[in-house]
Amino acid sequence: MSLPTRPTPTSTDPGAAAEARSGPERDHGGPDILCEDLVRIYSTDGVEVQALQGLNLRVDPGDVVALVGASGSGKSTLLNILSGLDKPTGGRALVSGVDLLSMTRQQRISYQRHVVGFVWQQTSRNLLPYLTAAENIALPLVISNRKHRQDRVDELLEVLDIADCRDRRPTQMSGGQQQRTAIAVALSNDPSVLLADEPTGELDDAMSAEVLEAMRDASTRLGVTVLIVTHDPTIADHVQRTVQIRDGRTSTEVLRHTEVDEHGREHLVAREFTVIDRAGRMQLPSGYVNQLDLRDRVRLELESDHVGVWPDEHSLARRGETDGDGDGRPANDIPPPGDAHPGDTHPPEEGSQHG
Ligand SMILES: Nc1ncnc2c1ncn2[C@@H]1O[C@H](COP(=O)(O)OP(=O)(O)OP(=O)(O)O)[C@@H](O)[C@H]1O
Repeated sequence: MSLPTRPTPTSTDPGAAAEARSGPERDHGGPDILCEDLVRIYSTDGVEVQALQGLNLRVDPGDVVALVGASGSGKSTLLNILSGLDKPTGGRALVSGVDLLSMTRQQRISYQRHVVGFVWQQTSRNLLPYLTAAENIALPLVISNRKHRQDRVDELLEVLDIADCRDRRPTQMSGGQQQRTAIAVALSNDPSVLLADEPTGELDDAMSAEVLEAMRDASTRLGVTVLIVTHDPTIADHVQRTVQIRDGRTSTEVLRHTEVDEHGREHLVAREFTVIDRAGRMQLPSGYVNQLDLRDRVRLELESDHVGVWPDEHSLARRGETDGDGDGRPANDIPPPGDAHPGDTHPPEEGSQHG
C-alpha cells in the first residue's frame, strides 16, 4: 500500500476547477483539517453533555483517514462541525484554511458547496430517486451554476467506475454503485475535503471494499482529502491512518506502511501511537494501566530517547503489592527504566501482516 500524495487534480475541465475556487481559498498551505482543543457542549433541559472535550486532529492534504470509536464518543458531532452543519462551543477548527467558528451564514453556504463534500450512510439521503446517476452528479453543478458540466460528470463517472450506471436510477443500481454515485455527487463541485459517515454501513463486505477503494482512488486521482467515520472492521485494509476517538478526544492512532523484507516480500506494518496534545497531555492505553495497576499518580523518567512511566511505589506498598525487597517494585517484576517496558511511552507495534 503506498501513501497517496496530493496530485494536481486530473480535471478535464480546468475552467471549471478554477470556477470552484471562487469559494474560500483552496491553496491555504496548511493541513486540510485542523482541530485544536475543540469543544462541543450540548445543553438540553438544563443538562449539559460535553460531546467533544478538547479534541485535537490534523489531517494533511490528500490523506485518507478513518475515524473510529465507540458509540457516543463524539464522531458524528465532529463530522457535523466539519461539514458546517453545527458550530463548536470552543476551540479552533479550520478546514482548507476556512475558520469554522467565524463563518458568516453566506460563507457557510459557499463552504458547504465548494470546500466539503458529504456522503451519508443511507443511500436514500445521498441520491434523488427519480434522477439518473448522471443527473444526480450534475445537480450540484447546476445549483452552483457551473459551466462545462458534462465534462465534469463524465470525469466522475469514469473515476468512480460507474459509467455503466450513467442512465440508471438508484433503484436500478447495487448498493455499492449507489454509494459510488453518492461519492461522485459529493465530489462534483471539486471540494478539497470529502467527509463520509458510515458509508459502508448498509453494504456487504465485497461492496464495502469497492466503496472504500473508490474513495482511496478518488483521493489519489483528484487530490481530495478524505475523512471516514466507520465501524467497518475491514477499514484497516484500505487506509493508512486510523484515528480512535474516546470520550470526545482523539486517543490513539494506527499508522500503516509497507516494508519490503530481505526476500523482496512486501509486509504491511501497522504501529499504534498515543495522541499527545499541545499541552503534553496523553492517555495511556487501558491495557497498560490495568497490567501495571497504575492508579492516582505515576512517576515519569526521562531517558535519552523515551519517557518511562512507573507506578507510584508508595501507593503500591500501601496496597501491599511490592515484593518487599526494598526497591519499591511490585512482585510482578517490572523492569527498570531503559528495559523494554509496557508502561514506556514508546509506541507499541500493533503487529505486521503479509501485504
Ligand atoms: N443534539 C444533541 N443533544 C444532546 N446531546 C447530544 C446531541 N447529539 C449528541 N449528543 C451526545 O453527545 C455525545 C456524542 O454523541 P455522537 O453522536 O457525536 O457520538 P458518536 O460517536 O457519533 O456515536 P454513534 O457511533 O452512536 O453514532 C453522546 O453522549 C450523545 O448522547
